[in-house]
Amino acid sequence: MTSHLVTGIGELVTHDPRFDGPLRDAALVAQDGVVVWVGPASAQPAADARTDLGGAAVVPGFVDPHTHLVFAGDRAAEFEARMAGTPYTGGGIATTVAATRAASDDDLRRRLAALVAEARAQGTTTIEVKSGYGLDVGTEERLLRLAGEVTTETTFLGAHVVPPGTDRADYVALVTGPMLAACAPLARWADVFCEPASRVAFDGDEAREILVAARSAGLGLRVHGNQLGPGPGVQLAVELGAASVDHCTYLADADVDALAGSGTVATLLPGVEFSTRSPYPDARRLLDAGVEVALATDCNPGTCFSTSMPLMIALAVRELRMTVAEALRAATLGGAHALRRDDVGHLRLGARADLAVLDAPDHRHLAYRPGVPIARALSL
Ligand SMILES: N=CN[C@@H](CCC(=O)O)C(=O)O
Ligand SMILES: [Zn+2]
Repeated sequence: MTSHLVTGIGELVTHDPRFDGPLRDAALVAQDGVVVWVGPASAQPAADARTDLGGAAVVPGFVDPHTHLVFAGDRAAEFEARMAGTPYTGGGIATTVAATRAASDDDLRRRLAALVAEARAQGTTTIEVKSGYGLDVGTEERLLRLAGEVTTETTFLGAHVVPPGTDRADYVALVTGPMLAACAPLARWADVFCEPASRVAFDGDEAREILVAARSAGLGLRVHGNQLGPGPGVQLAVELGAASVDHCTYLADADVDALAGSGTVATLLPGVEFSTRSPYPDARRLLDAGVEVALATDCNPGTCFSTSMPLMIALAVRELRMTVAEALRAATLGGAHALRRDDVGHLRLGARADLAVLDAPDHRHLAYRPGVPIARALSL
């Protein structure tokens, strides 16, 4: 049993209802990686080891509940064309699928490790990773094995798009049959890109069939919904008890009503709208209706090639009109709830001692200093 005292914390955000907001001049003690004491530095107990942060702010390590980190290839040319006016349709996913199928395990592992390290260097301590750039049984299985080397939050996204040249019904049968059977043991979650407006993704009936099959195989559910236009994704996610529906850019009043009071988190991905120059989701409408909101990077080579949760916080404040406190909560506790985790996203007693240390006097600097690398992860 090793105890570790972290002291010299100028501001400490815990999300602990015992405290009335952030603590000033605080300390924290972890025992074997779990928070066992939090309070004023003036009352700090002795411990086996000690780290003095010299007045830095500390917030819970960021929880990024939506990434597509296992891939090969590069779509900078597609990005450049989009900035010149070509809209995003999802068609570029096939480019990444071809590069990913051709890549070796070692190449994919090296790229994945570099992206995870990049995320940690910006304060992320829990990360979800999806498959979805294989779209055949062997490659989807391979991507989930690799994802499982870096996180327990692995998501089977065989239903990302229908591969070009494949019959839709045949592909849904493959995803719900042999692909699900091979991938379910390697995944905690299943996800579907439900977007009838995109000819390459799945409509409501197809998405329902895939999600029901995945649930029967023991997987928790997540949905990419309402990204490119209105659609059935949000209603389906709520009806099937999905942990999260992600994007939520085009919502009807009935979608917001369905989310409010449901167990489904609305995960917003403002880096996608930034990088695709698209309209942002209406976060205020969701928050004001009482919907639980999370923020994620959606890091992927097509719509947002960023691992930076601080950037998502800055965009949420500047573009989605969330308060800094709302954005920080969505990037920590919201993400934890989107992954149905109660051990991360906060620093209450019993939490994992996963911290984001900020080279700043307080958490507002996450939004106040966009693009400046002030956050880093510290796991005790
Ligand atoms: N929308 C679907 N999937 C990704 C994009 C994947 C890609 O374009 O490569 C997303 O979440 O934005
Ligand atoms: Zn995504």
